[in-house]
Amino acid sequence: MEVSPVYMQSDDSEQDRPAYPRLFPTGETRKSDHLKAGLCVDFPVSVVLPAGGTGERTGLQTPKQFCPCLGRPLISYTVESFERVSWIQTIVVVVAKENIGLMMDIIQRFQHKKVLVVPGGSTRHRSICNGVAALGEQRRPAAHKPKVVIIHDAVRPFVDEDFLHKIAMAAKEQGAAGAIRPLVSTVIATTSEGYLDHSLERAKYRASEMPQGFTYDVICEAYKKCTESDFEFGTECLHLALQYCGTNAKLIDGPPTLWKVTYKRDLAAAESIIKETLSQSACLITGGLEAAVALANVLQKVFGALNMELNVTPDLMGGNARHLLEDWNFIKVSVDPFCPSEVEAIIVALEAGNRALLNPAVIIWMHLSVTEEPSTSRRATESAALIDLASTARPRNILLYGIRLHQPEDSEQWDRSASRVADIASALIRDRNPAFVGQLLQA
Ligand SMILES: Nc1ccn([C@@H]2O[C@H](COP(=O)(O)OP(=O)(O)OP(=O)(O)O)[C@@H](O)[C@H]2O)c(=O)n1
Ligand SMILES: O=P(O)(O)OC[C@@H](O)[C@@H](O)[C@@H](O)CO
Repeated sequence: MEVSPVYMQSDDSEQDRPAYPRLFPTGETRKSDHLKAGLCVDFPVSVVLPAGGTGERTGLQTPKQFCPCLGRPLISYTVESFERVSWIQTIVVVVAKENIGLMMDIIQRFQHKKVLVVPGGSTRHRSICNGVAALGEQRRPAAHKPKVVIIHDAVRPFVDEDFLHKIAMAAKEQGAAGAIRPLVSTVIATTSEGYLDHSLERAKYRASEMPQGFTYDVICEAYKKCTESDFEFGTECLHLALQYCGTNAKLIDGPPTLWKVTYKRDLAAAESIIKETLSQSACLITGGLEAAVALANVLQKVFGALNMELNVTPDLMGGNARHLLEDWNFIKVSVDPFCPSEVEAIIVALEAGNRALLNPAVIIWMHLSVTEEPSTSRRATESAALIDLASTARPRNILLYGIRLHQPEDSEQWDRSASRVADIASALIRDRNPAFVGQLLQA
């Protein structure tokens, strides 16, 4: 398994990675995730992410692993998922030679850690083989050969640490382990003339998915012994372990979220899941103002009905600053004159924590006028200030929107306009549409 890997070794230090929760494969963001006690693994584990394909079935020019989801290449989500698993030592990304520069740029831009970039091959097996070989050739003094290698398609972005742990432990015990899922369609065999020959009893079969795990020795031996035909036409690493090492993989039922992006529609599905995950909650800052607190109470009810959590806080100081680490969405309520510095302070705090590096943060400035309707000139001034702030925040992946509402005397009318504001705010958070950035919407 000779390969001359190209090493892009990103710094292993974790100190500048923001400690905020990661996307959960089930679309949930568990706030305590970054506080979650890590799963223990007492042997070295590394991962190989085959990403050397062209994604022909998407019909797109750009290989699907590099297609953007919310402005970030799909592969960056997969890398991030493994980066956050403390017991994963090295992430080997295997890309086509012509994409090595692009992959290095992605690593630099999103400050990915623990990553080696290795040239792929003409088939998936050849790419995986290159990745496995690179793990044995690591020249880094601190690195040593992994006991277990996890292989995971780079286009399966939703990775569950608990399941990875199961695969790694089973691979160590058994020599190989793989994720399986129930078949959705029945498998049939056709005659050479294109007619039905026979069908398989679906209940007896499963779909082989990723992640898979192997002891390093088993996967190395399998690739050393396999044939050119295996390299050219094979799609199953578990089969190689059985065929060439006599290793019967342990099969483990995987979560429904380990699906692979194959077609163009899958990219849209992946982006929708990511958006949904980022929009689970928001932090509303009242400044301690009575009218803002009253508005927050109404919004909390409406957000709850939309299955979104609204955390209300007077400010982002002291213990309240934790929201800067736990939320990607902020609503700043100001009463009467618009004070750009209040919103600017949130932008500065998000930047200081590098919070929008991987995922866009949303800030909604909610202007509640409790006295007379603002004059035309004041509206113009406020709109201009908002657009200015939004244009400086946008390059930092911070999306700033504005909503203006007037607090009417009549309580029923108040509830209606507050409910309208909540609908607008939740839509802005969920859609994260850059086109509305800097716009001052009227509730
Ligand atoms: N020569 C190859 C071919 C595929 N892969 C990777 O293997 C994974 C799963 O393969 P698949 O979904 O088939 O990707 P593509 O081969 O790119 O898709 P297509 O068959 O539609 O071209 C992908 O991450 C893909 O980049 C690889 O590393 N090297
Ligand atoms: O066949 P494709 O290249 O589309 O995708 C690879 C899949 O086959 C593979 O990930 C699982 O079936 C497990 O081997």
